[in-house]
Amino acid sequence: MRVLAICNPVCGDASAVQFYETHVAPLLKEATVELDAPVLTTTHDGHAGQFVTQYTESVEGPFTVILASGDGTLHEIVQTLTNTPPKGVRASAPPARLSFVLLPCGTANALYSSLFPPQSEEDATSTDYKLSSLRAFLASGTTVPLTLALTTLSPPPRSHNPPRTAVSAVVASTSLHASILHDAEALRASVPGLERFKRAAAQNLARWYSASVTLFPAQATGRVELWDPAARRFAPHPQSTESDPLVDLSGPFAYFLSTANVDRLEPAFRITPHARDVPPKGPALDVVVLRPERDPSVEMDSREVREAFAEKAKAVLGGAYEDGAHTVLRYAEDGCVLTEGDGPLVVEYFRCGGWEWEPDDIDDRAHLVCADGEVFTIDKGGRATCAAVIPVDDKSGFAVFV
Ligand SMILES: Nc1ncnc2c1ncn2[C@@H]1O[C@H](COP(=O)(O)OP(=O)(O)OP(=O)(O)O)[C@@H](O)[C@H]1O
Repeated sequence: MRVLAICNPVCGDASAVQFYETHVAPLLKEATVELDAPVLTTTHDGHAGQFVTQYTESVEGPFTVILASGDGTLHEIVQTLTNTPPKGVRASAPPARLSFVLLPCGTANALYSSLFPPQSEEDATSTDYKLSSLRAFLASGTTVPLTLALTTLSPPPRSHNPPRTAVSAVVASTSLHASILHDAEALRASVPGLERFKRAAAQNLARWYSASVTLFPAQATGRVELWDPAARRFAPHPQSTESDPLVDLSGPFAYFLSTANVDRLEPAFRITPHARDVPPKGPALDVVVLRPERDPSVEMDSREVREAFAEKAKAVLGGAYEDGAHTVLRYAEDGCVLTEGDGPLVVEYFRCGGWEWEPDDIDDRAHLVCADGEVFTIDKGGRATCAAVIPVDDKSGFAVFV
């Protein structure tokens, strides 16, 4: 098996290179694993994607990338490989699987902490914990294939712009999450760690996003499903029938986020908790939605109403830090949020094969789409269509050592 190694020196607390040299290189040496090229320390955004793509243009067959970074660098590699027209060896060779050894050196490490749920905060920072994927590579060689969420950003019908594809291995979102990522990037240099996301969240909590959504059925079930907290299972959505499985959702939206492969966006923030408890069969996305007009106390749209709902949304989404407690919440008749009863669910938690998001022309922020932290903008008059896909066999696509 051919092996490459990449360190992102600026991600997380900027310790990836030191972590690799101190803890990873000695284990590779001991196991007599030889790299196919000198370890790459990236010098700029885009470097990891270029490096891996160029490698596949000169060498054929499956290979492994030992990646000391966060989710964004993995996204960059997958995004670049998916969107670069094949040339060199890659143009004529059969597809080859790329398997990642993950070393969690980023800020949030959503994929790593979902595949290796830490037992405690202390556990998550221990060297032993951070070497779990490497140990799997050196010992068992077991991998899990990655589901990808492919989001096509289509321009309006008569535009000359070509469609673009955003590739996610973790999250594809619009609304609050996309706005937070958009604003957090600007704060990266001045506000360290996860604090920049909290700061960006505070700036955006009171926004609503005008769009219409269609959810598509998952391949395995043929339906769009909705989480039923009382029965603790996904059940077909009442609108999703065998003959007409699509589900339409009208806005405004406060939160719209889908995940693949993960049940959390940070070690303790389990936003789609049942992705792990009740794993999907086949390609599927877990989608969490907050629509303010489901709140019985929201009778009109005004600044005060949005600010009051923002407080509620903050508390509700905070449930993700309590082991996914947000998924059971219901409205009382007066709009109070309860942990029991039979009122409307506050959070709509769907499992589906994909979604289409068509933003209202006049709402600029509703045009933002986030794919694993990278923010894209839908052209005016365009739409975003996201579909879950998994590798057809173990000789193609992407995987992670677990
Ligand atoms: N040398 C570099 N200089 C500047 N940016 C880089 C460099 N190397 C990689 N990048 C970019 O850094 C970004 C952030 O990296 P990454 O997401 O891996 O870390 P993070 O944001 O700290 O962690 P996480 O995604 O887990 O929150 C990526 O978009 C990547 O393209």
